[in-house]
This record gives sequence, structure tokens and C-alpha cells, in this order.
Amino acid sequence: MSQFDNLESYPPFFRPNHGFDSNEHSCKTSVHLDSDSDCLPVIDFLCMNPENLSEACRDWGMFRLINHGVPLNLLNQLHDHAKKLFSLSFESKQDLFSSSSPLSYFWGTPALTPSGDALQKVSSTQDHNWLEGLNVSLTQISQFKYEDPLLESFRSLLEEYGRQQCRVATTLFSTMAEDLKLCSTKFKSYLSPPTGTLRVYRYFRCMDSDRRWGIDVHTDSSVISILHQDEVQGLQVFKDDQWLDVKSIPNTLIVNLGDMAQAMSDDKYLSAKHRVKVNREKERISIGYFVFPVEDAVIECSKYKPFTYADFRTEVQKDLKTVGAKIGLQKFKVTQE
Ligand SMILES: O=C(O)CCC(=O)C(=O)O
Ligand SMILES: [Fe+2]
Repeated sequence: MSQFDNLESYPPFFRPNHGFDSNEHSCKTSVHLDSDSDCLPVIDFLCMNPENLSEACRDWGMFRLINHGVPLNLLNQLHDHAKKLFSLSFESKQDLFSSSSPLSYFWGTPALTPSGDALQKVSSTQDHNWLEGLNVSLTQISQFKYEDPLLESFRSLLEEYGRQQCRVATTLFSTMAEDLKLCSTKFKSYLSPPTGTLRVYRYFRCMDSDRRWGIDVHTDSSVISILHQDEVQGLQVFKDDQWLDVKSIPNTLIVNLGDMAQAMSDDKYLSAKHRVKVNREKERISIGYFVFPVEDAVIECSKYKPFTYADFRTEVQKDLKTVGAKIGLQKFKVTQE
């Protein structure tokens, strides 16, 4: 077990001798995996072609962004800091990132309450996702200072990264809004920069890669999510009845549209179904940025009953607690009673 040299940094549940790392394999439901090609559409942020962007949003709901202007140095530093912080002992992470701090620590599920605590107190091992993470409210971290130098430099890197991602998301959304012919009131309320949130994830190594997920299949609730992944591959997108690996290509970002974008486009755009595989040998770090509509802005379109993002979030949280899964947009369709 020499490859597990940092075991004390794992929550006890994920340590190999816990009993859930068996090498027995059970077959996952049949999946067609195309592992060496990545035909994700590529959008050049510097010379954006609105038709290409529109097509990517309609056909995929996910694309790769190049020439995004986020400094490479910032990305590298963020990943280095994240690695250092995640390698602290599990107990220190719990102490350092309490739910009263603007960086809150969670593990085992990416589903959180609005205040950043893990939502499901999952009892079955089947439900655990093989990850831990830090949830970052960008408005809160900009009003905070840490005394610890490592934490303070991480905080200021996150703040800068949040600014960069806000720039990228706002520019992309203005091109999308033109494509969708959204009026200026809708444009302003449908994407709200102060709702911007970051998630820094570490996916654990897992010997039982046939049965466990980094994050199991889902769509994001956001308008736009922007992801930066390290060199370890794991993300997959569902397209034309197939799961496709999303390649790790240095200095590119992965943009995916969430449920709010699908609703405000009246189903013209797709909220991409995606998931994250676990890796047997390597840990994986990714950083996601998520931006939402103004909480109480009414989203109006022909395919869904008028609803606000706050209504949507309440339903999602309720379903996760009661049914154990997100039902999402389906609940707001006009055809449903
Ligand atoms: O880490 C990743 O690659 C994806 C994360 C994700 O899908 C999410 O946070 O919703
Ligand atoms: Fe996601």
C-alpha cells in the first residue's frame, strides 16, 4: 500500500483498510467509452465566433475554451496551494475550514446546503462520492483575511481567480444573450456575478474504480460552470447516447451550461449531463466556478412555469433529502402538474 503515503489526509472512510477498497469488480451498467478522442467543440475566447458558440450550447451544452486570458501562473499556483492544503491531516482540515469560515470543507458528496455544509448525511457506502472539497463564496472571501500565510495567499489567489472567471462568464453570457434575444432586463437578472462560487475538489485514489464515482451523473444547477482540471483525466460528458472522456489539455477551460441556462433558453441550450470517474493510481484536483441568476428573478419561458432560482434550489434540496436524487428541471415543466 506504499502508494497511499498520505493516508492521514483522507477522511477515515476513504482509507484503503476501511473495507471499501476491495479489488472485486462488478460491472457498471453498459457504457460505451471512447477513451482517446475528445470531440468537444472548441471556442476561441479571443476571437469568439457567435455561431460556433451557439452551436456548442445547443448541441453539447459543453465546450472547451482556449485563449481565455486566465494567467497560467495563477492556475499553477492555485493547484499547488490546493495540493498542499488537501495534504493536511483530515482533522486539521476540519478545524481550519469550519462552516463559519468563507472556505468550508466537505467530503463524500458535492451536494451542499446554501451555507456550504454537506447536504446528505449518507448512510450507505454506495452513496459516497470519492472526493473532498472546499466551497468558496467569492463575496465572503473578499471581505476576509487569514493570519496563516498559506491560507491567506490561497485566499487571495481564489479572489483573483474568481474575478477572472467572472470576466469570462459575463463575456460568454453576453454573446449567448444576443443569440437568445434576451432583453436587457433579463440579461441583467439572469446572470448575477455576486452569486459566483468556487469549488476546489480533490478526488481520492480508489481501487474500486468499477463501482465508485468521483461525482456520479448529474447536471449543474448553475447558468454557467467553468472548470479547470489538472493533468489527471476523469470528467465525462454524455452525448449521443455515449459517455465521452473530456481530455485534460493544459491551459484550457471546460465550460458547461447548467439547468438555468437550459430553462432561460427555453430548452434551446442543453444542460450537459456529466460525471467524474475515479482513478486507481492518481488523485485529481479540479477547480469549478459556478454562477447563478439573481435569486428572486423570475425565469420566464414557454416550456417551464415561471420560477426563480431560489424556488429551484429549494426543490433540489428537498429532493436530495427525501428521494436522494435531484429531479431538477423536470419538476418545472409546463406539461407536468
Ligand atoms: O471535477 C470535475 O471535473 C467536475 C465537477 C462537477 O461536475 C461539479 O462540481 O458539478
Ligand atoms: Fe457538475
